Amino acid sequence: MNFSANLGFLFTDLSLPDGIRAAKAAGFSAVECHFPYDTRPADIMTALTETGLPMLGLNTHPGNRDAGEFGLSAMPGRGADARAEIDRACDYAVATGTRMVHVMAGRTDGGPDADQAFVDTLSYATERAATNGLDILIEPINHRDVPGYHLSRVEQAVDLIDRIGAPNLKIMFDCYHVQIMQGDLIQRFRTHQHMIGHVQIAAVPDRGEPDQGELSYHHIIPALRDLGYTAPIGAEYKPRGTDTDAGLGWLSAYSG
Ligand SMILES: O=C(O)C(=O)[C@@H](O)CO
Ligand SMILES: [Mg+2]
Repeated sequence: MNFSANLGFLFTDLSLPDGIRAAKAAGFSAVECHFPYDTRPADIMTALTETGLPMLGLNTHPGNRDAGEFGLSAMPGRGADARAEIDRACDYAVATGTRMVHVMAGRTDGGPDADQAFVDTLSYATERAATNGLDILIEPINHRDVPGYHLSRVEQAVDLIDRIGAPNLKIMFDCYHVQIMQGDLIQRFRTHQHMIGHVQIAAVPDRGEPDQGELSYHHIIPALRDLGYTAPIGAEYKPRGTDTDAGLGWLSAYSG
């Protein structure tokens, strides 16, 4: 089994380059991150080259989180800021050999102006990313953790992809968010698999290691593999203890 360490939540006591090294030592086959922008791309590249791990994905900058922003792309009137962040994310992805950029929607009133803003920004993002051979991801995020997040349901992402019609626009299928908002994970994955670019996991409801709670990953992960999904699965959980390594017992259960 192939897993990617999400360095937005794992090994956060380390710098990103050292997090990459720790992920390698722990047995992950890839890494992904949230917001790497304070780290020089060259330092990321050094650690990736040294470990041989690929960086799978990164997020556009969320904006001013102190002011409640969690992405800008669906916010009416913020198109120029959103496009600048997409440019920055694509440049960073190119500099680090990263293939997927998650374009964060942000919180909106869910109205037609926000829908139109998101479509316009995603059209820009897919064209911009295509010039570098990158994929754009959009992620349904649950409303308990992020009230008002513009994109919260898988079928809403499917509609956007149909509407925009860009082959490099795909869904980040985060089992944690999908379970909280909708459930029926395996059937939903099967129905939309051709549009899914990346999968992430965490326990529900505590978002801890994927070995407790209401989702049985020992059933879900083999089911995804049986459906032909062979890419690394993103371990995007918040360790229950302070030490990421101490909680990695779940990973060894999948080895061999
Ligand atoms: O919150 C999530 O889930 C993510 O995947 C992040 O990329 C958003 O920060
Ligand atoms: Mg996620």
